[in-house]
Amino acid sequence: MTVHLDINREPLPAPTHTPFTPEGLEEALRAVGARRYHNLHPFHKLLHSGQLDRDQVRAWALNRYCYQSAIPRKDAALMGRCEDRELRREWLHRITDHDGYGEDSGGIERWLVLTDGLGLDRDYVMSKEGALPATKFAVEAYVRFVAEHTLLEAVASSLTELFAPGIHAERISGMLAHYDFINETVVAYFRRRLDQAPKDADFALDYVKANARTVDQQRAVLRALTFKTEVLWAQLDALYFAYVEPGWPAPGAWVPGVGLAAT
Ligand SMILES: O=C(O)c1cc(C(=O)O)c2c(n1)C(=O)C(=O)c1cc(C(=O)O)[nH]c1-2
Repeated sequence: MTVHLDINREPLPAPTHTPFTPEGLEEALRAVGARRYHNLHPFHKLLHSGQLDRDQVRAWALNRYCYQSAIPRKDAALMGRCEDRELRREWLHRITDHDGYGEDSGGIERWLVLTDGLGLDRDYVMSKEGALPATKFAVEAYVRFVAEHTLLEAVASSLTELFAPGIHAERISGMLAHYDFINETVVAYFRRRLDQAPKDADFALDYVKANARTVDQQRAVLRALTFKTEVLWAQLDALYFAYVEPGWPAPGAWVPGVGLAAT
């Protein structure tokens, strides 16, 4: 196996007695991504460099379905507690981006096109029956975090999206180049996110920079972003353990041969 865990473990910048300027806060938030985003995880390196087999890619896609399908619930939880009409107006489209609206079938449907392309049965994927325990726990922790923390922290927890376009671009080119079972139809989900994610992330970043003014608020938003990187990282640790090394899927979790579409 030719992947390494190459991580800078130096302490991250945090405000001490005086708050960061908005630009300083942005820098500190970006430093969290540079050190902790899941593009650094060995499972992603294997995925993007063509070192997984089709069953391992299936395991990734069916677990990631849990995350995708929870995003609109997470965004509805945020909106459900938001008194600020302007913020709700800005946030609303995140739900329809995933659930679809009118002619657009939405991101969850595009994710299911991906799992179709991998030969998985839709009902099985949507049942989440084969998802790993850690996937389910991590995803639900994100939904709960957004429902229970301050609105500012809830917005900040979405800021991993600042770093998503890089990983989506890497995934599109890497998967198309390396896997004969991946084609343009299957990667349509990621192509669409290349447009959607930067707009969402820019708005959330401006909101956080404008509203996290005190040391406590700034610490809280940095913690929220860190928490979110952990939600993402934990899912890949679980995938690696179950489907790469040592290769121990939990009881009830998907194993090769299960949940395939009838041909
Ligand atoms: O493929 C990825 O690595 C990745 C990461 C993230 C993220 O950083 O949370 C999101 C997505 N994809 C994504 O597709 C998506 O719709 C999304 C929404 C959110 C969010 O927190 O609101 N993150 C992400």
